[in-house]
Amino acid sequence: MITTNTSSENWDLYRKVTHCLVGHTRLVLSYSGGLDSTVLLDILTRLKNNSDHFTSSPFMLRAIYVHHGISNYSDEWASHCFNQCKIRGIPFSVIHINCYNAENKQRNIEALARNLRYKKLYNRLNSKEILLTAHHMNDQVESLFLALKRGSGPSGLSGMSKNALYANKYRLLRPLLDCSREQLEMYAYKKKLVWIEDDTNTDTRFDRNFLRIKILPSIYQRWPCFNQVVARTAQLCRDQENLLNELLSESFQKLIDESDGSLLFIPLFQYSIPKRQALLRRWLLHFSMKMPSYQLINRIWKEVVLSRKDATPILQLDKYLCRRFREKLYILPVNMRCSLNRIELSWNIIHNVFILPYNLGKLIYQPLSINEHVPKNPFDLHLNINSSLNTSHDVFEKYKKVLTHCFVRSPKSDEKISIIFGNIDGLLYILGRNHGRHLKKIWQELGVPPWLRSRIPLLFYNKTLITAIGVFITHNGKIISKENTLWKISWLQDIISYKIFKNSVRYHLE
Ligand SMILES: Nc1ncnc2c1ncn2[C@@H]1O[C@H](COP(=O)(O)OP(=O)(O)OP(=O)(O)O)[C@@H](O)[C@H]1O
Repeated sequence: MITTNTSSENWDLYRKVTHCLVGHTRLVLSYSGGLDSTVLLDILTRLKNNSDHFTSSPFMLRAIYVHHGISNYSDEWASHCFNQCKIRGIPFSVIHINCYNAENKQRNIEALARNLRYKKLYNRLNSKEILLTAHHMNDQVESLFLALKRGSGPSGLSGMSKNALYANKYRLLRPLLDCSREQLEMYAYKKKLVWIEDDTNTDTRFDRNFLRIKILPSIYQRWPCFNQVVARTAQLCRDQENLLNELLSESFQKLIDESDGSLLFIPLFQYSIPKRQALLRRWLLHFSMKMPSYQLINRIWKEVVLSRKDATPILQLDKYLCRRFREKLYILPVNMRCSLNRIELSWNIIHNVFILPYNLGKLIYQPLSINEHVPKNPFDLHLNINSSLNTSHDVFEKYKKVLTHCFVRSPKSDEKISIIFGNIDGLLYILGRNHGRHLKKIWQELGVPPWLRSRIPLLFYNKTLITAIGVFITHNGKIISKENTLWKISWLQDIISYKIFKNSVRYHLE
């Protein structure tokens, strides 16, 4: 039993971990085999085996090691972790990730490994499972120093949270966050635990190692309680941030358009500079971006919002773009920087499904009898369907899958079907409007942002434009009641900005 030989320090650790776990019964430990996560593995195993003593309900525990493929020792570490779990009877698995594919060559490998690790770990969680890491108080101190260096302000100084929710669905607990590294070392020595030392931990070229090895020891020597004080400061900053979130929430909700994540910036001109900055920062965090620096917030304001009225400003933020269209700001994936080249593809209607290029999703046509299905509205849209199919931990995840439908006349037997992307010449006559217009003018009238214009599939029957799928239908595409059938065309797409579809529905009904 734990009770007979447990020192008061270890009791403190058990108590803190138990306290953090309340209400959670399916635990997945992110286990690196290092000292911290070995201590957590050991504590969790003990709590699990004595759950009647420590916790109100027994819990399930498994561990995952992430093989980054960076160190030459990764295989040995994986088998070490396997053995440690086996000794304790804890189910164990390994996730392999590849940080060295071509796309990633230029980027900070440490940060990349970390992002990929969390993404893969979250993807492996079953429903109700939560992730645990072994971050402790000294890690928190290092994080705060790094936030100071980045200049990310009070939100950065809030550090890591003991209980966090990512992308609104993944729970991450850090049960050791209130425990010092010293406490964990004492536990490990007393329990004669076996762990591995990461060879890169001594490399002071990495900022975190530099702080841990060169800077913080002298601080701890002079002020032994320094890490506790820093942890308290982080908590105070977090409280302030939460309060600010509460106070700004109403203003923020008025600015953000949840359907595409865009931000109305006109009202920001009336606010004080700190309020404006706080709202812009919240907007970026809405996309789960890393804490933005003040400098970045200022650049968005100066280079995007305040750029000339006729300019099309683009600011690249790592993998994303910040763009302005009319009175709104948008965050977009970086591949939306340029428009697509004009292409023309034929659709053999033996196949109901047509896979679109450039990851634009797929089209599906379905012939319907006009008697059984006369749509009141030739458009129909379903936002966010299939979000469960998309398990990637992507900032655009919640905007990813959209299904739009439109209803047009069926093609005649001598009409070939094709899909064209890009601009087309000549005047177009579309339903809901009397006069002919050029395509560019229609995009403008419908408020379709420039970066989407070349990404909307145009359906042609021979040389005749029938519909810009999901956006408008031409007079040539109108359902003719004397025909027996019509076509329902559905577009399952990944595009993030579909405000246009709402506009087009309204437009058509006028
Ligand atoms: N290879 C790994 N496999 C599984 N879990 C890991 C791995 N590396 C680290 N972890 C988990 O992450 C925690 C933090 O580890 P570490 O401080 O080395 O990571 P980091 O890359 O600096 O990331 P962070 O910014 O989250 O601290 C560990 O206690 C452990 O729970």
